[in-house]
Amino acid sequence: MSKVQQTESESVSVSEGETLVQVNNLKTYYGEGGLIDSNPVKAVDGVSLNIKRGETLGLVGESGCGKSTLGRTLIQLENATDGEVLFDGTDITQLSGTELKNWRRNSQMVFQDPESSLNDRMTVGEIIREPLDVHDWETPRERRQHVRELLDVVGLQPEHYYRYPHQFSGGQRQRIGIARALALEPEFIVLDEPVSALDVSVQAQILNLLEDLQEEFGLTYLFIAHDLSVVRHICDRVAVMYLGHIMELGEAEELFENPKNPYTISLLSAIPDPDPTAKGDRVTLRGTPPSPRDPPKGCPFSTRCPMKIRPEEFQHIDDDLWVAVEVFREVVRERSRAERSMTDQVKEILGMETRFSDIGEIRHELFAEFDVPREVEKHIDEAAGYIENNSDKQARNYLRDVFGSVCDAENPDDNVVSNTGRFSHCHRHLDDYEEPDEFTPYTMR
Ligand SMILES: Nc1ncnc2c1ncn2[C@@H]1O[C@H](COP(=O)(O)OP(=O)(O)OP(=O)(O)O)[C@@H](O)[C@H]1O
Repeated sequence: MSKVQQTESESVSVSEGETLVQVNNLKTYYGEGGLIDSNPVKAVDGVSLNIKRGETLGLVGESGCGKSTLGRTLIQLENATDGEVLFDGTDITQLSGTELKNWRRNSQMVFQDPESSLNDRMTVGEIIREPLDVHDWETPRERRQHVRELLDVVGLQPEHYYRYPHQFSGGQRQRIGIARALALEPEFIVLDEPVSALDVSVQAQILNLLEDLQEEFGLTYLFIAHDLSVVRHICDRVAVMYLGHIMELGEAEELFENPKNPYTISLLSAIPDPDPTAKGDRVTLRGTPPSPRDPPKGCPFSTRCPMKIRPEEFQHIDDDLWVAVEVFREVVRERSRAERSMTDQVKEILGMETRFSDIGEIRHELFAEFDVPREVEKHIDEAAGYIENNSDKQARNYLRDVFGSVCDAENPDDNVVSNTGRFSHCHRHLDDYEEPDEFTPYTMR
């Protein structure tokens, strides 16, 4: 349940479960259509979710997965490439001019770094008053009064009005940023890593302040964070993002207790367990996420998933050998991506060493310890042949055709995985396969 519904009578009341922001198949691409850059960064690549009025929705995922871009697009600091953002039913991606300016009052953002997000040449009063001036809010006198009230609301003193940001500590500077975000009485605030840059002791104070403000003003938050324990503590629901997609979304406690998506399972298992006697069932994630300029064709997590569906004809081969095949595919994939790198091309033309070793060496490294059956080896031979002929892309596609499964071919649907409406983006939820939370990841066998 949203925390706001549990509060006393003086708090703003919000009706439970009502949708404030509805996101439909949202895409935000960078660098699209430019003369130089015809291969855009697909930072947000088809996100659909709802944010309920009065809730805190957490947004987590590895660095670069698109969290900030999604947050910025929801409040129109970034233009959507495609899809809808319905705010109280209005598609704000279609607004412009005065309509957009008027709508902007409804939503604000609090940034991660209180050191750089405040203009050091303005007084605290001017910083907080700026959005009021831009929107021509009431009279100048009322604006000054409102700023004094806001200073009080965020725990600062009236005399701080005429001071400069550099005279404050990190926590106090974040309070200034929060006061500015509240100035126009928004309904929705994107909190982009609001406590990551602060000392741990100060983090708790700012989190408490944010919770109090939510109660007092009935605010709705999108809370972007790396720190999963903070998210578990403060969020009602959590969305787990990977490579521009939402992999799982559901109630926080339920999702942390019993993650259903292979990516969530991997992400949560990376948190060190405070209990040293606990079973060491950590899932190690191989490699790094693919480039958002060149995402996989099927499931976004398919190149690293430790629970990827294996094609029927390779079910019987040794698990470790299968992991080696997957790693080989990843190496080839990276090589083919680098075909686009001008530096490497130039280096190759000049006969200089590139960052990739000889394919024979890679094969030896990966497969020497196995007795590789002919039915696997013949495909590795074929792919190596393509690579020797400088057709890295052909090798990549060949390996996908022979060793790939539904995970490589199709982007999964969002499958409902609990009676609270949690969804997970994975083929394993279909009847034909073992569920991710019942499947032993390859890396742990
Ligand atoms: N203005 C931009 N122009 C081009 N690419 C961008 C721009 N902003 C972000 N990107 C790219 O878009 C992808 C998503 O970035 P984004 O900042 O949204 O991720 P994030 O999950 O918030 O990362 P972090 O946790 O490190 O802040 C990254 O590959 C990033 O390099």
